[in-house]
Amino acid sequence: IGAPPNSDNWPALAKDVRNEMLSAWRNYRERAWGKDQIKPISGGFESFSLKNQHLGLSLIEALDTLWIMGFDDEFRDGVDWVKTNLSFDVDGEVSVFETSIRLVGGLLSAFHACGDPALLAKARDLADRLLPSFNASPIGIPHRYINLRTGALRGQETNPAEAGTFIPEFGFLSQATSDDRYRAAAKRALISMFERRSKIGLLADKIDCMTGEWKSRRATIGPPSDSYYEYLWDGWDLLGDRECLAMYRTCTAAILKHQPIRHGPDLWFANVDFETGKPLDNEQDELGSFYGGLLAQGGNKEIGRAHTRTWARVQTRYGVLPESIESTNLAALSTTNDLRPELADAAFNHWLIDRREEWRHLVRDHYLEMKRWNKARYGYADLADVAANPKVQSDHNPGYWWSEQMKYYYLIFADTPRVDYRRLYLSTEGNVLRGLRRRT
Ligand SMILES: O=C1NC[C@H](CO)[C@@H](O)[C@@H]1O
Ligand SMILES: [Ca+2]
Repeated sequence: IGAPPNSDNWPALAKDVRNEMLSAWRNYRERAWGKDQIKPISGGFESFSLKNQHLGLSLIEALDTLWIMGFDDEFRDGVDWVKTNLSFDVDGEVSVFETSIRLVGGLLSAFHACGDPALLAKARDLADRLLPSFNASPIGIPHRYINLRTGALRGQETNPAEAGTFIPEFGFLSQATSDDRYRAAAKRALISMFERRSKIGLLADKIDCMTGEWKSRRATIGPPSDSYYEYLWDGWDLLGDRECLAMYRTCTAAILKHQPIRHGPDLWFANVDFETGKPLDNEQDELGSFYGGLLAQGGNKEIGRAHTRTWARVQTRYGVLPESIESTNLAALSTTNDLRPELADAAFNHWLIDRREEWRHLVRDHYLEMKRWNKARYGYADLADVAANPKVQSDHNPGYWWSEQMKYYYLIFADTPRVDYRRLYLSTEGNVLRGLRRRT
């Protein structure tokens, strides 16, 4: 029915995305129900952070996407699993950062969708198990790992992303529970790192969470610093926190002063020494391709668009982006692809701002190339080699796929009444924490 999906027939593309989500969900329901991740080639499953224990990662990551797509029975089925089977009282160590953006965020976006208080209670129970990592530091910077039952900590040497990517989820939780401890802890960590910026206003990418001593000299907009900057902006966007806005503006001014580098038409942000500003290498990580969308959100639209268009040229060259490239000649430094959403994330953010068709074309290509290369028997798979012909898959499906690109694809193609596009707030994991239109 209708034109083939590779036209500008946006409703047909939206329907196509929705069908792909449903068939992937049915495979997960049949073969990996309640498990962290399905293995899309073999049909098996695997745990994420815990050793052979599961916290329903992909199920929780999928919930708000299912709701937005109108899969109400599947959404309710997933929520019932959470209410019946999910306990965080597990003697196992998890990443504080990953657990917050994926599981706290996933439970809160599902709560935002349906208002079921059991989901808020679950999110709060989990956040209460993460909070001790913030309070154990005299400067409020969390360790990287915590045991969900004993509170045992590990990973004193952390980084801006893992220590600074909490304030939207924790701020939403504080507002919903009227308990300000969560927001305050997330904010304190942001400030503790901001206060240690260099004389030229840059942050390095490793820090001791107890002493506040920098353990690296490398400043980057990519991992492991990327979502620190994203969440300074988001603290303003979602919570109206003016200090977060001021910190975002100060950090962004320093980045725009010291890191832009051009190769022909391409605009990059070089990794530089955080005190001298001297470029360190020509490496660009795919995860950094979110940054053009953030710049546009923060008001630097033109330079943001230039950076996203640069990454669009890399996508055109490879079809599916490699994990890292050389900025001078776009050669792949790592030829794997972990089903990454960042370029679709940036394009969707640009589209929400300026509604230019170029972003819909970029996202359509991102989607159709994923269908062509990453689709496997039981779902969507990472790639072991994007440069091979045909590209080689690997038997992994990451949890963020359910929360991120499938949602961005659907939202940019469909004009769903379930979302107020002008008020939409998406976390770094794609969790919608504002802008869902609950049906009366
Ligand atoms: O912020 C993040 N970083 C890595 C993942 C996607 O590549 C995902 O967990 C999230 O988008
Ligand atoms: Ca992200």
